[in-house]
Amino acid sequence: MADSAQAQELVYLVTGGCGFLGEHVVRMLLQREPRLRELRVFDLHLGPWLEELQTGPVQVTAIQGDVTQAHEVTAAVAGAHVVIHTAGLVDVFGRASSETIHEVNVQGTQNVIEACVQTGTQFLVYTSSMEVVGPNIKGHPFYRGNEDTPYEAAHRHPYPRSKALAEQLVLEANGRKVHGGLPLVTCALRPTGIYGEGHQIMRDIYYQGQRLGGRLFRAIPASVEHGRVYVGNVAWMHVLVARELQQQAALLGGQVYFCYDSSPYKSYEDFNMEILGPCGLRLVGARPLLPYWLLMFLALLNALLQWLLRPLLLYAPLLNPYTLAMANTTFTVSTNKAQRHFGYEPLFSWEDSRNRTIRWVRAMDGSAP
Ligand SMILES: NC(=O)c1ccc[n+]([C@@H]2O[C@H](COP(=O)([O-])OP(=O)(O)OC[C@H]3O[C@@H](n4cnc5c(N)ncnc54)[C@H](O)[C@@H]3O)[C@@H](O)[C@H]2O)c1
Ligand SMILES: CC(C)CCC[C@@H](C)[C@H]1CC[C@H]2[C@@H]3[C@H](O)C=C4C[C@@H](O)CC[C@]4(C)[C@H]3CC[C@]12C
Repeated sequence: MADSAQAQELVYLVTGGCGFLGEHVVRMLLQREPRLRELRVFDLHLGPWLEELQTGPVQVTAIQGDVTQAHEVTAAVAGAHVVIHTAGLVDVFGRASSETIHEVNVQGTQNVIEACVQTGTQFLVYTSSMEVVGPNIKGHPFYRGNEDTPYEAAHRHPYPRSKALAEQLVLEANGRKVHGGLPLVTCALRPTGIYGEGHQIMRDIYYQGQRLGGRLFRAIPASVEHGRVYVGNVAWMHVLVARELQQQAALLGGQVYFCYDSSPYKSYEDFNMEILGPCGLRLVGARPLLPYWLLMFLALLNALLQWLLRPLLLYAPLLNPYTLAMANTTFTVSTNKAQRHFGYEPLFSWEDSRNRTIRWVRAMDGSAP
């Protein structure tokens, strides 16, 4: 807790503050950062829920803007003490071109860094991703690894490539002199697959199960572990690391941290069933119903259809060769680096995280499109 002399003096900027994770970061900052005076929420698309935040003691400033536009970013950053950069184009389904993904995720991040340098903002937290590490194109398993586990990070897909490049830019910027002469202090957080209230893919899978008469069909062997982390804990980690970056710049600056909590190690589908089971869905099959080669064939067919149909419409199903490889390759983390470096403990237990997500899914019951 801040003492009264420090009370309400800080200005924070959250880019992508209206996204799935960004909204949780914004709400968490308002609840858990007592030194906040102004919170700037920067996003391409502003959410109507921002209105309800205007009544509290912190000034919430909504800024509609584009991270690819350097002048818009600089204007938003000017005068901020801390930037939490969560904005990004999260696309593994082929909705956007690789050029657009690069522009938003890499050039956008470069713009944020340059804005900090030009305006004298000293602290920058970047939302990276597990995908900066893997799964790699060779499908090597990463079994309960940590930030120091050796792994061949090799990417072909534009999204992980862009996240890896952007993370590198952020880490290399640590120590650069910002306007006024002080050093820039940066770090990167790497969430695994985030779940929780507002998770679009969980919503899509729930609706798909409803359309299939309350059933989902197992596609991935139960033995393939996929890392998951609750959005509230990821948001809390952002708030905490941003605070501690200001206190322990030498230790935290230039570091990467996986995001973790006590969510169980399971396959992607079995984990989803922890949430969707109590919401009335059933996962059919103890083993995958289709052989892997057939799934890969369907994934390739989807990719071909996407390419053929592109001039007419956007065909972007969940299954494609990349998402199949993601779901079918073990990638889990086991680390306590964030606890050792900045005292992170998950704010939400697994039971809490699960119940909150279940409550959210149940609340959309009957609203399937
Ligand atoms: N969802 C996950 O499982 C996951 C896992 C690891 C890392 N991440 C990272 O977390 C961050 C947030 O992801 P999310 O799942 O909340 O995605 P999201 O799509 O819900 O949120 C991203 C936000 O960024 C905004 N945005 C996109 N392009 C922009 C631009 N040009 N200018 C300004 N704002 C822009 C979007 O409008 C959106 O509100 C991303 O950087 C993503 O790479 C997500
Ligand atoms: C093969 C099908 C039956 C199932 C398809 C599931 C697929 C859509 C899921 C599986 C794994 C998911 C990714 C994973 O949780 C981690 C991330 C990292 C993050 O930076 C962005 C989101 C992403 C890529 C998830 C997207 C959806 C995936 C591929």
